[in-house]
Amino acid sequence: MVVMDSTPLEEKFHAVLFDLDGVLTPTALIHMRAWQEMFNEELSRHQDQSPYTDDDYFAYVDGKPRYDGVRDFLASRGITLAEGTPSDSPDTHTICGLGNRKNDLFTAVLARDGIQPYPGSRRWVHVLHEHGVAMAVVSSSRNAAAVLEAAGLAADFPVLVDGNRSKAEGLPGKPAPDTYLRGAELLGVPAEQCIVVEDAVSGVRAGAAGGFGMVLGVNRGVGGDRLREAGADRVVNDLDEMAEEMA
Ligand SMILES: O=P(O)(O)OC[C@H]1O[C@@H](O)[C@H](O)[C@@H](O)[C@@H]1O
Repeated sequence: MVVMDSTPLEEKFHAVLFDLDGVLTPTALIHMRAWQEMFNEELSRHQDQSPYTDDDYFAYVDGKPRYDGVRDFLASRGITLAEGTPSDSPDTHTICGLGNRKNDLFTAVLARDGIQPYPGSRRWVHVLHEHGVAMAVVSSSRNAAAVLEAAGLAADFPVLVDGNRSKAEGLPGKPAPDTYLRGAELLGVPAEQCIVVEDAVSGVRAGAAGGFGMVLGVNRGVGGDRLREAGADRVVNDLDEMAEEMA
């Protein structure tokens, strides 16, 4: 017999650890277009390569630290480039140079268009505040602070584990669980009392590997089945569903 647990989520879980791009803000779309432009320019220099697609993004790039995304996608096409260094100029054909080129494209669009949070995500954050649930953002992006600021969410998330912090602290990026575990530690909440919220396969894997109480997948295009296969305990299409449930 299956016994349904009707304990309210806010009683079982004392913290929510949010991914940022694609979870709180639609910045995954800006990342995707910037990656596409950069990779297609690069692929045109190599023979017999079909264009970069959104499927490539979901499989090899989504959720990972910048240079890991470049390296993993190129490896999937059998392309090996020198690593280079983070100071490489954006027109250098190295892993770092290409990552820097993509970053220039991303930051230009963010500066030009700004960003608004997903309304359902903003609503759930508001409801969680009302219930006194602790929150942090755990993002691979080194632009996370700028995105939170542009979206008007910076004050909601004083605890941020971003790509800069993980580099400074030597934490391996998603799909390793370390950045999420660091977020839980900074909030002072045991992993089993935290919910990890993710839209990327690499991020769901990170949550599943970290022994968190719940991994909540948000399907923004990856597909619910893929998120569940990666370890999501539950999948929603929008975080408004969670706001509704807890309101
Ligand atoms: O290049 P950034 O801003 O440091 O971001 C790294 C990655 O951050 C993740 O949050 C995004 O899902 C990826 O698309 C992005 O590539």
